[in-house]
Amino acid sequence: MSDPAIDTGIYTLDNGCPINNVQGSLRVGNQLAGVHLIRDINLIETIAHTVHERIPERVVHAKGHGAFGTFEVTNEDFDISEFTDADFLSEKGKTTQLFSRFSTVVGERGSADSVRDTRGYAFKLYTTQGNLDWVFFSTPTFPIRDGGKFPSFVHCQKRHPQTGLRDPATFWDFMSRNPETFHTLMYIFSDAGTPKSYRFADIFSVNTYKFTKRGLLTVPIEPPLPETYHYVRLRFQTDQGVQNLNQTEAEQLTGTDPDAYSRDLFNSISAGQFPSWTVEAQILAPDQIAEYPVNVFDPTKEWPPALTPWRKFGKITLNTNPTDAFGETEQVSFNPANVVPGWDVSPDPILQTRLLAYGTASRYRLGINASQLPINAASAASAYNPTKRDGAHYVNPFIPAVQPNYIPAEGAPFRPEAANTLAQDADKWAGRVTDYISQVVDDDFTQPREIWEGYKAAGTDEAFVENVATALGNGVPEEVLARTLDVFNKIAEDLAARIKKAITPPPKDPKDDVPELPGGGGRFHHGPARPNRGGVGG
Ligand code: HEM
Repeated sequence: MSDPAIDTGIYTLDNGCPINNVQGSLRVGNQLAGVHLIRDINLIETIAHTVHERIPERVVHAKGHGAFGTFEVTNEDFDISEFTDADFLSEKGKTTQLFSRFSTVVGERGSADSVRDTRGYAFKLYTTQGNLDWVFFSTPTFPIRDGGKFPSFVHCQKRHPQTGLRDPATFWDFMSRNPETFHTLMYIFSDAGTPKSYRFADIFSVNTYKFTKRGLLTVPIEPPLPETYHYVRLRFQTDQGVQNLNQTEAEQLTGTDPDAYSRDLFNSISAGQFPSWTVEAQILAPDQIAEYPVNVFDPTKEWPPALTPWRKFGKITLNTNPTDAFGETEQVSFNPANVVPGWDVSPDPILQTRLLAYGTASRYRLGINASQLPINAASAASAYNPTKRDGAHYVNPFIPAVQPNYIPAEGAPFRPEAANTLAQDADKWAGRVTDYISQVVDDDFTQPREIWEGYKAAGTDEAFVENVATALGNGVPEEVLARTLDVFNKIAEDLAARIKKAITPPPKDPKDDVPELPGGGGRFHHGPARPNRGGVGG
C-alpha cells in the first residue's frame, strides 16, 4: 500500500488525534457488565457517523450505477460545429471527459436492475465552458407532455399510500386515463423494457434541445452577428448491439442477481471491454417545424427518421469504474439546466418542467453547495460567481479566495460581453397566459400503431402481447382493465383482441382452488403476482 495513513495502521478521531483501540469502548470496569462513559469520543463519533450515513435517495432513478469515460467528436456524417458554438464540439477528434450514471426509474435504491422499466442514462461532460448534462432515457419518447401530470405519473407507479405496496391497478388506472402514455408503453412492454444489461440498449434525448451558433465574442461587435439556431434530438446507438431479455429471463435475473446490470457494467470495464455508443443527431431548422407532421416539442412523439434522418457525429466510451460509489455515483447530481454556450433548451414542456425539478432535487438531496462536490464541480476556470457564498458544506472555490460578494465591485471585474449563452435572439416570446393542458387526439395513436405493425413484421408481437397480458392479469380491477383495452383498441383492434384473449381465464377446474393471498393472487392463468414490476420513467 502506498498511502502513508494506511501504511502506519494508525486510526484517528475526526480531528486527527491517534487512538489505540478503535473498536474498544471506555467502560467502568474492564468487563462486559460495565457501563459506558460519555467521554468515549471515539465510540460516540463512529456510531454517530454510521447512523448519519444515509442521505435521501433520489425520488426517481434511486437505483443506479456509475462509470467514467469520454465523448469524442467523430463527425462521421456531418460537421456538428456548423450548428453550434459549443467548444467541445468544435473539431473532429476533440475529446471530453465525462461521468455517467445509469439507472432504473421507479424502484427504490435497493431494487432490482432487471425489472420492466425505462432506463435512465445520465452523462456529465466536463467541458472547458462548463459542465453539460445529458439526462436521457432508453426509450425515444416520454409518456406525458404536461409537466403538471408528473407527480401523479410517478405516484401511480410507486407504493400505494395505504398499503405501502406497489399496485398494478394504480399503474393501469393512470395510464388508461392518460392515453398519450401508450406510445412509450409500446416500447416498455416490448422486451426492450428488460434489456440484457445497461450496455445493450440505445439511448435517446427524448426532449428537443436547441443548438445555437453565433461565434463566441470576446469583444462586443455592433451590430451583433445574426444567431442561427436549430432544434435537435439525440440518439446514442449501442455498439454492443441491442439485446433484450424475455420476461421469464428477466424475472429469473431479478431473483438471482438484483444488481446484475450494475455488476455487468463494472465487470466489463474491469476486463477492458469498454462499452461504447455512437452518437447521432436529428436536426431541424426553425422554418421546418410549422409544416412538420408532429409537434417537434411534444416528447410523446418521435421525429420520423424518414423525414429527419439520424446523422452520426460522436462516440461515447466508458473506460473507468468509479472509485467511490457514494462519493461519485450517489453524490453526482445531473440537471438538464446545466447547459453550455451553443447548447440550449427548447420550449418542450417536459424539458421546461425538468429545468425546475433537478435543481431543487439536488438542493434537497445534497445541499445548496452540491455543485462544489468534486464529482459535480466545474473547472475553476469555468465556474465563477462570488455572490453565491456560504451555505452548508461550503468550500470557498474562488481564486483568489478573498473577493467581494457583490457586483459590480472594486477588484471583481464583470464583463457581460464575454459570454453569449443566455442572450438568445431565437427566443422572443409574448402572449397571453393560458392555463393549458394537452388533449389526446386520434393522431396520438398513429405512432403506437406503427410500432405495433413493426412488431408484427419483426415477429416480436407475441412477446409484447404476453408482457402486457401478464401485467394486466395481475389484480387490475375490471373497470381499469376495460379502459386499458379500450386504449389498445384505438391503437389497433387486433392488438386489443389479442391482449384480451391472453388474459381471459381458462375454464375453472375445482381442483385448482387454493386460498387467495391478499393482494397477491393473479386473477388469470398467469398465476400469482409477479415481482418484475417496473415503471415507465421520470
Ligand atoms: C416533468 C418531467 C420530469 C421530471 C419532473 C423529472 C424529475 C426528476 C427528478 C426529481 C430526478 C431526481 C434527481 C436527483 O435527485 O438528483 C430525476 C432523475 C432523472 N431523470 Fe427525470 N424527470 C422528468 C422527466 C425525465 C425525462 C424526460 C428524462 C429523460 C429524457 C429523465 C431522465 C432522468 C434521469 C436519467 C434521471 C437520473 C439522473 C441520475 O442518475 O442522477 N427525466 N428526474
